[in-house]
Amino acid sequence: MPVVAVTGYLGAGKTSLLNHLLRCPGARLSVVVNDFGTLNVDAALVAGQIDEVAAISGGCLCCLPDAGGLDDALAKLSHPRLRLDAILVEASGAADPIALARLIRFSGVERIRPGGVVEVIDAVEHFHTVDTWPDPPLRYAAATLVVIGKTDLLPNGERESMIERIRLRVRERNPHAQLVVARAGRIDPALVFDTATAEDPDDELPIARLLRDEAHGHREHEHAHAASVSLTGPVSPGALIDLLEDPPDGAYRVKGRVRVRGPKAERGYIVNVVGRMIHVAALPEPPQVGELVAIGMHLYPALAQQRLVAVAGAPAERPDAAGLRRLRRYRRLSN
Ligand SMILES: Nc1nc2c(ncn2[C@@H]2O[C@H](COP(=O)(O)OP(=O)(O)OP(=O)(O)O)[C@@H](O)[C@H]2O)c(=O)[nH]1
Repeated sequence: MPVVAVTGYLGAGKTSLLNHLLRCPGARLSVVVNDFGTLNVDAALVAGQIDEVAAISGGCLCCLPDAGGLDDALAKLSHPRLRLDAILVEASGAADPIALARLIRFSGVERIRPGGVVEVIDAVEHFHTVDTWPDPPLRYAAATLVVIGKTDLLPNGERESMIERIRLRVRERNPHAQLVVARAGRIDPALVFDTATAEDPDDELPIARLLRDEAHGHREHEHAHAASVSLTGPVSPGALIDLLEDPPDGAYRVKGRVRVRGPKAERGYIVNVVGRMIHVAALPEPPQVGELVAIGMHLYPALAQQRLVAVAGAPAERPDAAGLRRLRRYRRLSN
């Protein structure tokens, strides 16, 4: 299960983004909210429209002893019985995204994988609060997706130049983060998680639907692009790892279910790339038909498709020892 960190300075728009994702049709999400003080305001804001919630109060997640019980919350929320699509961790505005990304990356909880760090930026206040030094802030380095919000509050003549200014500063620190401009966090949920079904689950109260109706007319968002290929045979592990290490231009996520020929038998794997983070897990059975998918706001679907088709077509009938070593290494690092 992907664990997605939602970070950003105080008031940047994290809760707005979270609420937007929670309204996504079919999404079964859990949220860990972290707030200062004993009263968790953000938890109150998201509670009721959510499948599972855990609140960590009393200090900043990454500074609390034992990370405030984050691992316990992740273990509980990732239980297969809950059949959730993703866990979102909303950090307090004071949290250090690098420390939080590390907590998730090195968590001892078995069923989770890092699902990216979504950094929300308030375009109006950014250069008065977060980015005030000559060097770009270190927090940019942790981000896989930067969501620039509140651009609607900027005067018309300044909007594009401010977006560009933020883009250049982020790029200086982190050439790989994907940037998207979105009002009130309205990003395409496909960037962040997959839903098991396209519709709201039958066994759930119709809260997401009611909230969507309420937000009617304000919930459009720019759509991400995707390219995919289905895999009827085994893939070459070398070609696969080449793709994961160097995803198609503009891809934010690459995911796949693949069959790979080993020295004795075929094995199945699930692969995920978010930003530059590669995660490989073994499947109990090799899939009969697998697939590879690339998703991104700035993806060129035709070019991405060519890359995926090339992986599907790379010779894979004979075991490739060097490719298998690379695949297994990523699998070990993902544990
Ligand atoms: N006009 C406008 N308002 C926004 C946008 N994004 C967020 N807001 C507003 O900004 C305020 C703060 O947003 P929140 O989503 O609560 O921000 P937060 O980062 O969760 O805040 P803290 O939890 O206090 O750190 C709210 O009043 C939002 O409605 C945007 O893109 N445009």
